Amino acid sequence: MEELKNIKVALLGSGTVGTGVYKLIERQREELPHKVGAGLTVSKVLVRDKNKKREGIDPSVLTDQWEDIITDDEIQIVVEVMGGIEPARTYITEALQAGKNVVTANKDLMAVHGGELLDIASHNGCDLLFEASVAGGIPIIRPLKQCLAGNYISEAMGIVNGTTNFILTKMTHEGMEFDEALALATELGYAEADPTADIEGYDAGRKMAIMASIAFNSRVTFDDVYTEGITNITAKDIKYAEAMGCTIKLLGVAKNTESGIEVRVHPMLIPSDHPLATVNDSFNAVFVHGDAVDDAMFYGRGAGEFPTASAVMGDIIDVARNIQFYCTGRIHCTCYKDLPIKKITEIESKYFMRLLVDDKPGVLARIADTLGKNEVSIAQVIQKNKVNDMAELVVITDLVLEQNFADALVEIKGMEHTREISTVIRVY
Ligand SMILES: NC(=O)C1=CN([C@@H]2O[C@H](COP(=O)(O)OP(=O)(O)OC[C@H]3O[C@@H](n4cnc5c(N)ncnc54)[C@H](OP(=O)(O)O)[C@@H]3O)[C@@H](O)[C@H]2O)C=CC1
Ligand SMILES: N[C@@H](CC=O)C(=O)O
Repeated sequence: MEELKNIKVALLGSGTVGTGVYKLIERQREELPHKVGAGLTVSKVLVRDKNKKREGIDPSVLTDQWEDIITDDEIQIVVEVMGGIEPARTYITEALQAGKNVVTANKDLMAVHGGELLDIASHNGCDLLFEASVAGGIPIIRPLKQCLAGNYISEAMGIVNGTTNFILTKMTHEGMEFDEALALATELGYAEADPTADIEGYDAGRKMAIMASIAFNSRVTFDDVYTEGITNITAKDIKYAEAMGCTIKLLGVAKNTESGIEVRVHPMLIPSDHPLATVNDSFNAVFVHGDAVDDAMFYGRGAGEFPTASAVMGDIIDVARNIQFYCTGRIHCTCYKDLPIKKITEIESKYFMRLLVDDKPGVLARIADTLGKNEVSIAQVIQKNKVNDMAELVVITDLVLEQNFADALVEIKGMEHTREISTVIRVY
């Protein structure tokens, strides 16, 4: 009987995701020969600190030297789960140039250098797969690249960051403070090494750049994405949203329009009966519209040890199958168009604006006049509370050009009776 082949894998990183991948390979040990036609063994794990206690990981495979991996000809798959741009970019480049296949969960890197790395992979006949880089455990990259490849995709939008969705859920349903919810998300392994990336919308922006590039077959990098986070959202905004029958979510929106691609991430008030309003905790959801498939929705855990490891593991198994059939490097970069990308100021949105003004006759009229002069039409005004000697106003606009709203906002801010623009949130 022919001896079963054993494919050697190196992990770069054994934090939340790396540990999950290591454990899944162990858990699947008996199944893998049937699924892949070969066994998989993690023969090396690169870390910064070899002396750190790592539960479930065989200490003999740990190394803090990249050279141990890049010079090991038996390693055929390198799994990058360290995060950040450098040294991840250099290690992935060197691995591909050495003929090793790469799986990565690194959205920071793929959102900026994805095109260049995919070209290096193609040039060297290697696989470079990155399913876990968007929406954690949800299959979305493979569906876009493969299952939906027969479509002209016009829209991909949804909730693509687990940490912020967890925080907003806790603030909305349990009245938890922002900082407490963020600490819990970090403890659960959802947040990035620097959680600023989550709460300021950068992580979601990176995922939208990757997803838009694949959906629209045209390269979009992180710099092209307008991002706003959730740090300005207060318990009061959540209450106002509830009173309006809405929920606040951090949404990523990518559209392929006749005048160019729009890609943005910002908080949004969405009707509480909208399917995205019921996506809670670390769950993510992505809607895709294609000319043939019509609407499709993808839902699942967007972060965390095993959900993310599940996506990485799917890629590893795919690569291992390709190795078995001598067909690595068959999935190329699919950005063959060069579509223009619209600026945020060229996009139309509806707005919710909460502000504090002097409680004097004529103030509301002046604000309405300023909005009108800037072609911002008002859909609704709620004069809610008296706060000390001031009036708190909430204005909802119709669909307006972002530039016009921004101009009106500058004028309103400068008006003598405006005390504070408390919050500005877009409305679905
Ligand atoms: N956590 C999640 O839910 C998700 C994460 N991702 C992505 O997966 C990647 C990993 O995330 P996560 O596991 O949470 O991160 P962690 O911070 O938990 O783990 C990072 C690991 O990488 C190692 N590492 C970092 N820099 C170096 C370096 N220069 N040399 C050697 N080893 C290094 C660390 O070593 P040491 O242990 O010694 O410090 C650690 O083991 C990131 O790209 C992240 O964006 C993607 C989807 C979901
Ligand atoms: N920090 C990210 C992890 C997965 O990508 C998130 O919270 O979604």
